[in-house]
Amino acid sequence: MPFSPDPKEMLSRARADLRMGVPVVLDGASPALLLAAETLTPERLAFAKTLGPVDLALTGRRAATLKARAYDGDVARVALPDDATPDWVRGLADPADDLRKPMKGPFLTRREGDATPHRLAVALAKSARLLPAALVLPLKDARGFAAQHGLTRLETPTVAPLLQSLSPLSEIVAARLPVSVSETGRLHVFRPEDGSEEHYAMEIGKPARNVPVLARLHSACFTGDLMGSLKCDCGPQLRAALAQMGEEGSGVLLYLNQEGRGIGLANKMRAYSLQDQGFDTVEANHRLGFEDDERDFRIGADILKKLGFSSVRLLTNNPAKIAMMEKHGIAVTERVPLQVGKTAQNEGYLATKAAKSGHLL
Ligand SMILES: Nc1nc2c(ncn2[C@@H]2O[C@H](COP(=O)(O)OP(=O)(O)OP(=O)(O)O)[C@@H](O)[C@H]2O)c(=O)[nH]1
Ligand SMILES: [Zn+2]
Repeated sequence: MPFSPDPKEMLSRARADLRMGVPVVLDGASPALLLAAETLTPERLAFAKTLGPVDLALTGRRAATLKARAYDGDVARVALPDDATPDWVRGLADPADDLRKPMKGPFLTRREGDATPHRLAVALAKSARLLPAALVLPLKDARGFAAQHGLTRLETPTVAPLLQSLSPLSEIVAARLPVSVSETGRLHVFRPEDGSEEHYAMEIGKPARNVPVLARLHSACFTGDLMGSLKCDCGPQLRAALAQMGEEGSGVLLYLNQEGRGIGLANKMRAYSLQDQGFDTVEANHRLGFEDDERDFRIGADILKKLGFSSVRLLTNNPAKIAMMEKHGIAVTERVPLQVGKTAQNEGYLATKAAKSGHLL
């Protein structure tokens, strides 16, 4: 049926639903209904409880902070108490009040049964850039339930690999863009097939394809790139990279919309609140339930290949970026250090990245 949405289109729809608080049906060996914790309403929680036992799926990281047992390692299935309110759910999903209300447990977490829907629920919430937590309740007839309530139905066997794989990117448009560092700039826009964020590539000059190109993979940082935040070094790095490309006469800067190391701006601001409570950048991500770095660097390698580049002189202090480029078919002939933008406010942040994330100083 040419008009019917295919699995990746259903995935895009599911992300939008979860962000709006609309439940999503998962169809597979363990059919289930999913509701994102962040957008849960009292009415939907009350109705969910009438349908059977409800679990709150959390990441293993978040469970560790809450001292809840995660029998499945990367994911924990907390049994929802009968009197659970949206605030209770929110309190488990969101660490904002952890220090003010430290005694949240003890929690009953499930051990028996299939954690597949819970794992997917958390992955979907992450890909919708929400808090990585969701209610999960078993369904008998996924197809019938979805039809009855007008809900998006995802098929587990197709959606799980889709969430893991790199969504194909297409170049939508490119146009001349003279910028302060070079009058011969060209901006390319790439759009992923799965409806997630677009990414951009800025060519400076006319870089040759047969020699290593001076390249920067820059992850979006609204606060640093645009607001002049003193908490990180992103803005100065962005401008220094462009300036160096301008001086050399050629280069390519990828602007990847992976805000907050891939957790989205809202979650990054949650992490900043936690940092104001005394946690460092890595601890804050973990308390929220995220890994240190949720970015997918395959996107950068793919865009470089699409533009015809196969080897780079990479402007970075992050060895993980170099490793990921090499792994995904882009040779890194040289690491070009990018040491700019140190401030009194980001000293601790840079020190944590050096100590915990292997960044080179
Ligand atoms: N989650 C989170 N993200 C942050 C924080 N500070 C900056 N970011 C994001 O981190 C990304 C930049 O990553 P960095 O680790 O600074 O640098 P890098 O790109 O990995 O490495 P370099 O190439 O050396 O700059 C951007 O997406 C920022 O929005 C923070 O405290 N928490
Ligand atoms: Zn930044």
